[in-house]
Amino acid sequence: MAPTALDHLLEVEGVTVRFGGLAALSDVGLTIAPGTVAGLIGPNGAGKTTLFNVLSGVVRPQSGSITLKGERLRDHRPHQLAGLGVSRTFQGLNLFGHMSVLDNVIVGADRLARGGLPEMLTGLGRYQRDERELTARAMAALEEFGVADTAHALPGTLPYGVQKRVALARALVSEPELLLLDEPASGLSGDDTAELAAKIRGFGRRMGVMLVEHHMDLVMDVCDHIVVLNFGQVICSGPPAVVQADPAVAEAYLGTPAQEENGD
Ligand SMILES: Nc1ncnc2c1ncn2[C@@H]1O[C@H](COP(=O)(O)OP(=O)(O)OP(=O)(O)O)[C@@H](O)[C@H]1O
Repeated sequence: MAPTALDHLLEVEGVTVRFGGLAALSDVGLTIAPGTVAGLIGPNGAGKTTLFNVLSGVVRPQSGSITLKGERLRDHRPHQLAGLGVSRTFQGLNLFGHMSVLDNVIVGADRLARGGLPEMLTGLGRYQRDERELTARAMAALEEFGVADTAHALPGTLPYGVQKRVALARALVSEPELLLLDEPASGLSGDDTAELAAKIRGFGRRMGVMLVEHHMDLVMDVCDHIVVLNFGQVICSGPPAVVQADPAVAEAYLGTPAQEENGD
């Protein structure tokens, strides 16, 4: 039976983004099924960040569609992502430096709060219950990443690998259905990367994950499906073994003889 939109958590179709005369994305399509990890790879400038920004509502495509849980997203904004069940991490971590680790993670859990503005302003009723619940959830998320002992520290005082775990805890505490990971392995040691791989495989079973990453061993290890971009176009899409065996992918990374001849 042909798959329907609801078989896909996310469906991207025909997305094109131009910056002036440059086509950063040309007619790009991909799907992510629930409970799978999709990798988005490609050489520098291939369009990965642009696609990530389109999904996050930061960049508007000139054409194409994005469908989440069977509903087409129109003009969505970054602050609406959490409400849509989508969470993301940033290359630059984006932790709030003046807030404790715990408060940083509580910010990520905000969409689970049920009380409204009156409760929040008066500090009464549901708000207090929400706050207790959110604190407990945030602590559980920090524990999942083995960094609960840093809850009251300021992020900037912690080693980079610990800050990365805090950023992941913040992204996961809202129990997203779709998690967008932007180069989560950058700057991590080999041991930290191996630990990250195990974590991604674990939470990739509970949600859909899109992984933008240059660390090829990690991508091949954790992804169920990989989409390869080059000059804004999808040049290969399939399971890791198919992508690894595709000469077009190797050429994209190494540079084709034709490009080398033209690029002198
Ligand atoms: N805001 C912008 N204005 C103009 N050009 C842009 C803009 N953002 C990206 N580009 C261009 O679009 C193309 C795709 O860039 P993008 O950052 O999406 O690639 P990438 O695959 O994420 O690269 P990297 O791996 O180096 O981060 C590049 O040629 C880039 O210079």
